[in-house]
Amino acid sequence: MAAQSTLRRSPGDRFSHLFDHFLERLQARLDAYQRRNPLSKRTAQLLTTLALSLSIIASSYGGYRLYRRRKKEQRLGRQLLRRNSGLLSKDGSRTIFVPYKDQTTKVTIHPTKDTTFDAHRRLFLSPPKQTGMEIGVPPTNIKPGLNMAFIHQFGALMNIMIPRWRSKESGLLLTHAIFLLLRTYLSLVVARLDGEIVRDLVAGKGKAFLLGIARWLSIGAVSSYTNSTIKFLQSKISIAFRTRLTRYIHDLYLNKTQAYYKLHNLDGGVGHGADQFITQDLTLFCDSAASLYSSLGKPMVDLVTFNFQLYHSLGPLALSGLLVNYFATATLLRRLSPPFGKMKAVEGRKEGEFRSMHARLIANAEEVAFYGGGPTEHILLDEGFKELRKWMESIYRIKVGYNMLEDFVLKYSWSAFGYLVTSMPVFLPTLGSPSTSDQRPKIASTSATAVGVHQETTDRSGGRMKQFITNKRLMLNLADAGSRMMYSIKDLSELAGHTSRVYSLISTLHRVHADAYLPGRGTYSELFSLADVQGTLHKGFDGIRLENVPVVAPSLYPMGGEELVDNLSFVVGPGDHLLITGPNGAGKSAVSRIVAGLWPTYRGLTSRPRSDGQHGVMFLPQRPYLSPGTLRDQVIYPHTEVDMQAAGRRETELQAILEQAKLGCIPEREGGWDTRKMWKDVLSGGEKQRMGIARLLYHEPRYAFIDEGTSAVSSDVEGLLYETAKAKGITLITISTRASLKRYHSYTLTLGLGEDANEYEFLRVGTVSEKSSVERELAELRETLSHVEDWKKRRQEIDAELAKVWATKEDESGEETITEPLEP
Ligand SMILES: Nc1ncnc2c1ncn2[C@@H]1O[C@H](COP(=O)(O)OP(=O)(O)OP(=O)(O)O)[C@@H](O)[C@H]1O
Repeated sequence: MAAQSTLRRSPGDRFSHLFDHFLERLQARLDAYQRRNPLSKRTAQLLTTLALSLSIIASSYGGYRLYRRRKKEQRLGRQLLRRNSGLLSKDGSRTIFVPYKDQTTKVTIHPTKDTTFDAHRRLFLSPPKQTGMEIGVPPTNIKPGLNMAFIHQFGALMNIMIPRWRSKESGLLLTHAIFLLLRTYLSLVVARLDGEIVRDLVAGKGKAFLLGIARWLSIGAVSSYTNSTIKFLQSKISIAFRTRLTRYIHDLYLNKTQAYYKLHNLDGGVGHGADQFITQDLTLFCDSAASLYSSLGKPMVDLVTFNFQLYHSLGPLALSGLLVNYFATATLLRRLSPPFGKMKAVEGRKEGEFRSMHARLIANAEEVAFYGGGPTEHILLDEGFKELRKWMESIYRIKVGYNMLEDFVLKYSWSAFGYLVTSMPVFLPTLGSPSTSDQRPKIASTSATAVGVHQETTDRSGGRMKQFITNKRLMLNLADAGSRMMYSIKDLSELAGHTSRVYSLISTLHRVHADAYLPGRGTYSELFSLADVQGTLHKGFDGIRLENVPVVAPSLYPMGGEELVDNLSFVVGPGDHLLITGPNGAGKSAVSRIVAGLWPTYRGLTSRPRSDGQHGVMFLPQRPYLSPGTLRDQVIYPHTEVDMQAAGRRETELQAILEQAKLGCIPEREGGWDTRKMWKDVLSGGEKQRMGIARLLYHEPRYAFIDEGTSAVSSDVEGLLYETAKAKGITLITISTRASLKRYHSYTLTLGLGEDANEYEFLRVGTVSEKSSVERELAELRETLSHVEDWKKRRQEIDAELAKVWATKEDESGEETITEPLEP
């Protein structure tokens, strides 16, 4: 006993001891209480019944409340879903309801904080030197592959996918890892059991054999559950990663910096389509990141475990052989492996280009149909697909050779090697493991009688059989794990390709978000490129003011833009309605783009109100935009119903606004405010423009830019719309080539003047200078018209000259045709 008491307790023993100790103390206390205050059996029964009843009532009430809350939520969800709306919390998070089966499910979306973007910017815009990537994006100088750049890029994305150790994703990864370990353990058990079953079969032990089969089946059930759970968890991880990344990208793409416009029109870092990046590339990246976790993690665990097991049964020599084999094969395959990462990245780009061609056709289907442009579009699409097909075929050709080598090395040469290694204890027992060599003397010393000798021989061959089968299965598992590791090299390269695409998108978005355009080391920025923005956009001015701002049509970074108007200056205060006019392409709409902040203020100062919409400035673009959603959404755009309710606006107001915009019949015609249609196709050209005016009347901004906003509206209605908008106190800045609109404005800004068409004139309507400018224009026109008679005369002369040179005759069909010129 004394010897026992000196033994160290294991942690498990200590816990059970502690548990017993506390249980004993509790029991003693209860006994003491019972002795002091003896309860009658009846009272005890009563108390128990009371406690039970109370717990039943409490849980029923709790359940009832939960049920009611769920019902209420379902009702609200259905209502909000129908109205294309959601709930807005004080912390900026939005709760939306999405259809799920026959019901709705609640989703709360928390916006990414600005501090998170600030913290991540370094990762995406200033990669460490060791990666070889240049400061600035996208990392075009590095080929996607297994290199330092890949490690950095993947790490940066992991920061978004697993933001905290205690996040849901960490839990999923941990659970997945536990199941992977369980699967490895089960493989070991199966390997041993396999050996035992064959041994019992060979030895003719029927009972043991049947017992082995029963154990085999029960382990099979657990293994099947484990395998399907692993697959399920892998998909869950992939979706969880995708959700995090998609929300992050959406928060960068669709925020106040208008990255969705600048990405394609100014930056161009990701070509012309972010859609392909956000949809397909992101999905492929998440799928391969999640599958790599299991396809790399599991074989790694397997390799360590099985190698350890084999070391015990086969000895150090065999294990060294195995390791040398892995190393040699990995080096060979790595050397001969084609650049899968780069190939995947190019494939993604080509897929994106082909997809955007189709998207363009869908967006412009009506225009193409009117022109009868189907055959031309057909050729273009076929050409786009041909490029993609060629690339895919070249990838498949490259892959064939590599797959042959990979298959032979990993499947056949490895199994042959495995057979050799597992046969070692049989043919070379002296080189076997200590466990196998230990058995031999024992066996030899016990061989006394003939029966005994026979028994020993059977035992020995049974033992060998079991050992061989177990080792063989271990070897097969090992070969499987090893080959999966090797296949993972290819998966890893492909993951590098997807990683590079997603990283490029996010880093370009960060560049747009932070306006981080710097000239490269030792280079100067081009004139009027994004790295040459020296002007200021000032928000918070009651009016629109441009001071010496050159109007520049930008080019994609790092190229410089083209100057359209030299240093433009004008001021528009409250009530100073301005008409911007001039020839096509003079830069009229460009002025509104500069004020909206879409195009940079390269020099000088642009001042405008702080906010968009009410109390601020609103822009009605040249091409009317109709959003997907209800009829209500069309009038209140860019507000949603949540914003409308928050602003205290009512549907009756909307009806009055539509009346003012001469669209009063629309709600009745289209079936009410909650009707959802493809409004782009349902409304006529003029109706779309009137819808724009209705939006203006709904938002009642202080200033409004209307870019050719009434060109398809009849002039009497146009006048009415202008007067209504002005009566609401909206200061209008109209962009139009129609001089008739001058009567609704107090100032005109004429662009495209001068020899180089880069001069302008800003005049007050009705002043002497404005009149003289109109008269000047008239004089110019009269001057031009005075030449008409001369031009007519000249034309007659040319016709007469031509008649002398060309002879004409009537052909058989009676049509006039030109034959050959007459000899002089
Ligand atoms: N996104 C863009 N990126 C680069 N250049 C552009 C872009 N949009 C327009 N431009 C160029 O800027 C110039 C001025 O365009 P803008 O739309 O301001 O002309 P406009 O005076 O409004 O013409 P219109 O009367 O035809 O509407 C044009 O030469 C055009 O090619």
